[in-house]
Amino acid sequence: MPDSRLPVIAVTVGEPAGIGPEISIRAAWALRQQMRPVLIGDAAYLAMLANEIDPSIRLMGISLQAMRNAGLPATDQQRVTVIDCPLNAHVIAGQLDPRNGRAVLQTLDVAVESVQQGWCDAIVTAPLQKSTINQAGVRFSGHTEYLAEKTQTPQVVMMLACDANPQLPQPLRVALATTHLPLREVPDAIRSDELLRTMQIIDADLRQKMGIAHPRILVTGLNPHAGENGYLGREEIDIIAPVIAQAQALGLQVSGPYPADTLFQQKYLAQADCVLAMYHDQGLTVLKHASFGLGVNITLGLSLIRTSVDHGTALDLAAQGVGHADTGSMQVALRTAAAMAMTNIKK
Ligand SMILES: NC(=O)C1=CN([C@@H]2O[C@H](COP(=O)(O)OP(=O)(O)OC[C@H]3O[C@@H](n4cnc5c(N)ncnc54)[C@H](O)[C@@H]3O)[C@@H](O)[C@H]2O)C=CC1
Ligand SMILES: NCC(=O)COP(=O)(O)O
Repeated sequence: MPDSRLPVIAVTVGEPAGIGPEISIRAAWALRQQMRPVLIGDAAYLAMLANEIDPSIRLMGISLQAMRNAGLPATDQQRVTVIDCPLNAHVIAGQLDPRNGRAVLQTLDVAVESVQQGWCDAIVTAPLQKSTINQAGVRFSGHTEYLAEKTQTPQVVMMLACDANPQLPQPLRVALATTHLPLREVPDAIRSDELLRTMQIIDADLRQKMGIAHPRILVTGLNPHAGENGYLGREEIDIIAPVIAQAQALGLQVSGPYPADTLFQQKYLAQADCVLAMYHDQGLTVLKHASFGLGVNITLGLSLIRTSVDHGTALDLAAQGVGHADTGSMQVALRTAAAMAMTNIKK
């Protein structure tokens, strides 16, 4: 018999000086009838912020210890639960403070624990400031890599997706072969084994988590004009094309490598479920141009469900006070996580 309960979504509120706490509160409050969002952050700070946003918003703080003792308390959907992860330093909106870096990381650890303990069904992360975590003394390149490490997953794939919109006649999904690393390290990071595994992860997750029966993946080249037959770089000939052939031999519907500058045309996208780009800005620039503020970042290949927004901490907006940040992407991230969680719950 299908389980009719609402999916429970752990929401890490991100960098406290950015827009993460505000968009988390707003989106959680707006969607609380469709799912149960559980915010993870400093309860006192979130209560103060919620009151500033809209005094009718009701939050219910609970300590991590209480969660560990008794799990999530029942609610009537008229309050949003907050698992308290206290910050170390007073927050000034728009001003980063590395003293809070480790507390932000703790929210991720608590989110993972929540799913692993069965308190929550999925994780949604609000944006954090990668540099602040590093300044706090922890090497950190992104949620994607951190969650892979925390869950002992050898390889994950970052994919951003958006629905059709006035600029885009159909949904667009862009996955990345490499994520957060300096551009000069990208070519060496494109290795045959990992690239093949990336294609397999995309194929498997689009089937299993997104219900696409036969995913079609278009792969970009790395170099201009996909290497121009080796005259503008050899990665296409030496690595990417042979891996595509391997993937095809395994039954995957993968093709390429295509020149990245012309691949994102409607006539090609209409025949694709996902574009696999070789590096961060090659793929995400296109997606964000088509849908900034409406997209969702999904980590593929993880044992748990994790989505996030398509934007960063927007310190410039946070510094102006509440009411300037758009919650569109946060709402998409929450809805996507809830839909993926429902698929799991019904299994
Ligand atoms: N999921 C995550 O944790 C992510 C974190 N970041 C982090 O964010 C930090 C700042 O990154 P930036 O490159 O400055 O990008 P950003 O996305 O924070 O800001 C870029 C521009 O978009 C605007 N913007 C961003 N979100 C908006 C929203 N919800 N509503 C209205 N306008 C919005 C900002 O005002 C700014 O003009 C970096 O440290 C980066 O690592 C960036 C992307 C994702
Ligand atoms: N540009 C995407 C981004 O920076 C988000 O990364 P992550 O923190 O979700 O790994």
